[in-house]
Amino acid sequence: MATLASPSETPVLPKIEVKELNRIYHLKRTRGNDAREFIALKDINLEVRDGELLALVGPSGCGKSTLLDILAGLAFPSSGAAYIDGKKITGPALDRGIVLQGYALFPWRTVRQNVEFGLEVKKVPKGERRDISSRFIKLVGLEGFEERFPHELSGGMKQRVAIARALAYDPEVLLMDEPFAAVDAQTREILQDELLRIWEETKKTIVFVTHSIEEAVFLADRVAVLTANPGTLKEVVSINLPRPRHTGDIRSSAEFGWVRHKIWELLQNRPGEVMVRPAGVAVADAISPTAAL
Ligand SMILES: Nc1ncnc2c1ncn2[C@@H]1O[C@H](COP(=O)(O)OP(=O)(O)OP(=O)(O)O)[C@@H](O)[C@H]1O
Repeated sequence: MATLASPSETPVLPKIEVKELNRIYHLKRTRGNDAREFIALKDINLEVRDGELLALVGPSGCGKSTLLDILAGLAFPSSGAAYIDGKKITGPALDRGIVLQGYALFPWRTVRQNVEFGLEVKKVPKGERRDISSRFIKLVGLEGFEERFPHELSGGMKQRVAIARALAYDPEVLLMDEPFAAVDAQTREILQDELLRIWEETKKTIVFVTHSIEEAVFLADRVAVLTANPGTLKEVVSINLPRPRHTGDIRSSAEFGWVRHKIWELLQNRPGEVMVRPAGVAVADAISPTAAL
């Protein structure tokens, strides 16, 4: 198996490895159309390091959710494979926590009961469950809301519950599919800050799907850029912006604008174009502040 080189040149096994992965959907024959195949993912090779936050960006239909579902064990490749710690993924497991767009909370369970769900599945004793859920409810800033039901919470609060629920049973990997898409812009920035704070505290490996280039650049160590028809991995861009990022105003820095622009250019499908770094703040100004896919 391929390995990543650490700064000291010691080979390190990737936390997640995707090897020569293809996903083909067989479309049904319809009137006037023969049965066809649709290549959703083509020849994907990707490694995610232990403790890394990797973002997946790309246009609608490029296969981001399909890839995340395969990592979650909820979908399967047509050929090739995905591995966690060198072990082939063959189905869902508690080593992976999933946070989806739209919260997917159990409406009949309170905040605490939602957060404790995975712990119940793991048969963690009641007292310990309570300690753990209290810790994660506090971590996501929802102390005092333990006995509320999902319909009594705002969108941002529900998303925090979903994150606490995924973290509570201590998965090694967190898979997040556009988790902040359903909340307003201001709440989204607050949740991004929260996620970085939690990530720095818990050291989880995170794969984060987003339509927003800005979100990807703000959060990620590296951004995997996918293109559509068929879904291929175009480039993996390292984001060398300083951390912590959630304590300052990094989004308005020239460096941030430059990286965002680079990814935006990659998504404009201009192969082989040589990028020359524009000077200073003009880089950020040249890009739409709402640059998203
Ligand atoms: N069950 C299916 N049968 C046929 N085609 C499918 C099926 N599921 C997904 N696809 C196709 O596979 C491609 C990838 O879908 P996927 O949902 O992974 O894309 P995505 O990048 O997550 O899109 P979006 O950003 O819009 O959520 C799409 O073109 C979609 O139409």
